[in-house]
Amino acid sequence: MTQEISPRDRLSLQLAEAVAEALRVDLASRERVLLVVSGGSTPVPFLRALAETPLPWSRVDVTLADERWVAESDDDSNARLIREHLLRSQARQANFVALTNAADTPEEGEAEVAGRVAALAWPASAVVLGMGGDGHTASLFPDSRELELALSTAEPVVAVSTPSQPQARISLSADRLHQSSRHFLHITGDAKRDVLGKAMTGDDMRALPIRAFLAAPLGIYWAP
Ligand SMILES: O=C(O)[C@H](O)[C@@H](O)[C@H](O)[C@H](O)COP(=O)(O)O
Repeated sequence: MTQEISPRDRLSLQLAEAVAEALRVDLASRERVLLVVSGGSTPVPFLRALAETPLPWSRVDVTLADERWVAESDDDSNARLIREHLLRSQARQANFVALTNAADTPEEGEAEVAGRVAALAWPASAVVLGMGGDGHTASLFPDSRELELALSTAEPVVAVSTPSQPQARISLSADRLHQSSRHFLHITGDAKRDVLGKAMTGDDMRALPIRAFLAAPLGIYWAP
């Protein structure tokens, strides 16, 4: 009797297959490739499935769409999430580039992080976005004072402060997140499905920042 796999776990396996194929295709013609992933809780089964995929991972750069400005030892660190769930098994040789440094604030650390991000193998082979219930993606939050900047700047990263979030954050800008051959959105549950549906029926990116990624091909990976 084969054990039933949940729709969300099946979705994670399918997304891992799609991302692995994107990397495989680009690795056939490029020495190095780049994968940009999101933090939060949704990606964990996807990251763990991707980590089991045989690839020349030493030729793969991995970075984050955004990060909380906390130590990697902090439970809220997205870098900690990547190190725990992706940089293991087959993918342990991947080159992970974090978005924080020793600066006290993302504003102080922004320039150094920007240089590190800009030096990666752009355009990315894949950007995997998540989405919050407020329609944010990466750290492009509707209530962030820096949202307009993050949606318009050509700079690779933006330090953001958001009343709705407990920590200061740094985010790849919308412009930089657009610099990818493929984009995926990984969300689950009816509430996020409804937010995405609302985002698709309007164009005000400040209200629902995910809208910044609905004008180009987007692989939507959703499960109930
Ligand atoms: O740092 C983060 O929190 C993520 O990058 C963020 O953009 C995430 O994708 C959404 O907040 C959804 O998070 P969940 O998957 O936990 O709902």
